[in-house]
Amino acid sequence: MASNETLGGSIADASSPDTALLEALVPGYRIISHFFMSYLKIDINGYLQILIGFALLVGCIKYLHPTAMENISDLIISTAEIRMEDEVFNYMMYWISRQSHMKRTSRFLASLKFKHDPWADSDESDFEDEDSDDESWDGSKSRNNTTTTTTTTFDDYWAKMMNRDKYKSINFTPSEGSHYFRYRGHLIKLRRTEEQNRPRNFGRNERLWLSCLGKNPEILRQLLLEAQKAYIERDGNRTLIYRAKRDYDRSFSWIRCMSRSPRPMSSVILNQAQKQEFVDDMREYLHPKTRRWYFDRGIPYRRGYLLHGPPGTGKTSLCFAAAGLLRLKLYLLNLKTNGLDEESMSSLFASLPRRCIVLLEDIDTAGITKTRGKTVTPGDNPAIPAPNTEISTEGDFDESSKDTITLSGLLNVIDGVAASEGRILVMTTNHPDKLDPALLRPGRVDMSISFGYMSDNDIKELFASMYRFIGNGPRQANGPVKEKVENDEDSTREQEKRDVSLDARISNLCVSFAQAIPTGELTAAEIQGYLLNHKDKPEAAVAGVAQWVEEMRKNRET
Ligand SMILES: Nc1ncnc2c1ncn2[C@@H]1O[C@H](COP(=O)(O)OP(=O)(O)OP(=O)(O)O)[C@@H](O)[C@H]1O
Repeated sequence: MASNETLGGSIADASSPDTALLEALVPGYRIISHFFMSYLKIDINGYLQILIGFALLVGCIKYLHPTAMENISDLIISTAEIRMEDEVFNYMMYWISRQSHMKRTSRFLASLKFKHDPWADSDESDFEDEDSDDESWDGSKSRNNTTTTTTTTFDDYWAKMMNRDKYKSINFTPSEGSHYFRYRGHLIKLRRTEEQNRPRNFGRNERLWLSCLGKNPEILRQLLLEAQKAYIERDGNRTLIYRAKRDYDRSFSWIRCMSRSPRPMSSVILNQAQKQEFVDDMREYLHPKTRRWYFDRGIPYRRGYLLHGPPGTGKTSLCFAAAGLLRLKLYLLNLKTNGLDEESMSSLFASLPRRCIVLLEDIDTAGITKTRGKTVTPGDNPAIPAPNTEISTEGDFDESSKDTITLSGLLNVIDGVAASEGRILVMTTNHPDKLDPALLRPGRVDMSISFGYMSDNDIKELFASMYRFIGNGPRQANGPVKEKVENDEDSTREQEKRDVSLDARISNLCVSFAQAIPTGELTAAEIQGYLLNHKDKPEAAVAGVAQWVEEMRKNRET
């Protein structure tokens, strides 16, 4: 009977104006209230005023002092903000995409892996692709999920590659919004947001927010350090290349555009003494003692190099090889980039890491020559592979390039009072005579290296470096890389014999090849171009070289 009374009372309460209002606001409230009353003997209507009061209080605080809520949450939550333009964003995205709990998230962004996603900038996958491409082409076992196949002809190989390319790998990352996961026993919230109303051709602009409970953000720091370690370890000793990218607010920042296997210094044909001097000078400059020496004497700690010579003689190649050798990041800047002015260039230089190489290519064509103010159309350099066009958005601007760098602007940036210290600046030009002496004075250019047409020795060296790899698979500068054949001495001896005979064969051919080419007339790029037509056939290269030289001469005359 008592329960009936209670039930009767609860039903009566449920039909009160308050309850009716709540039912309208929270559908199902009447049933919930009924449930509490019947089974738990709790009349939640009694707490109603407290609940409504609390909700109103929170609403008022939010409305009147939007920052107050932030302050309150700051007391109990630690948050790290990560911006897309910062490399930490790449660390996090790379780390996230490798976490099994993130793979299980029910809301995710599925996108094809593009090279312009720096966290998936394909270095790794490209490299794997290259390896497996080689493998299948050699006719040896090639990986396939379930089967093992052998391909020997180009058609087989190509069909397989094209089929594989159709199925580009899909990248899964947590979608916009909040995601929760546990890291080292702590609950972490990851929020991903994207800036809306952004012009399409400027790409995305995202932010990540990492939060944990408590005022101590230590666990977030640990997570970010772990992400950084994972990202950097992935690069190994590869040469990282950055380019300046213009954002839609017209500011510029460096964006990582690719990483490449380091180019061996031995593959750059240049007078040995000059090459050694260049590398030794860089090494000495980077030594901590040198740094102290500069600081003690109040001399700005900077070093500049000018590499000059005709196109295709190895200027960029040397710079790229030096970056690989010294494991420095390479920052490429084209002074003809639309919208690049002195201010943006200063901010780019200010954001350089302490130790790096900045490469300013073709400075003579950038409006900073003795005849100032001219602009020229940009050109690419084959020594460093062109980045994915989607990264380099400089071309997306159709405004004419009004903002050019003036000579005084450039001088200010490279060694003005506010100029950055610690970096190595390498400038290249085909016309050193066109440059203003102010740019060339010591302190701005500390060493000049002249590149020229190929000498007799250079030609032999280039020929040998091109055919060092034929027949026996990859060979190092000092000899072939021998396959590891355990307990098979005969096979090793055979291999050595083959190497010796290849070396002798190439040495003889080098001489004949160099004899047919006039010294000081052709560039390394031209000779390399010819040899590329005879990749595995050094004899054929030698046989056809005289005729090729004839044709080159005729072409030059016309
Ligand atoms: N000295 C060299 N040793 C080895 N390879 C060279 C050399 N010079 C040029 N090459 C080859 O020629 C191509 C172009 O070289 P690179 O871009 O370094 O020349 P560059 O002097 O910088 O040309 P540009 O003045 O047009 O920028 C590259 O593929 C490179 O491998």
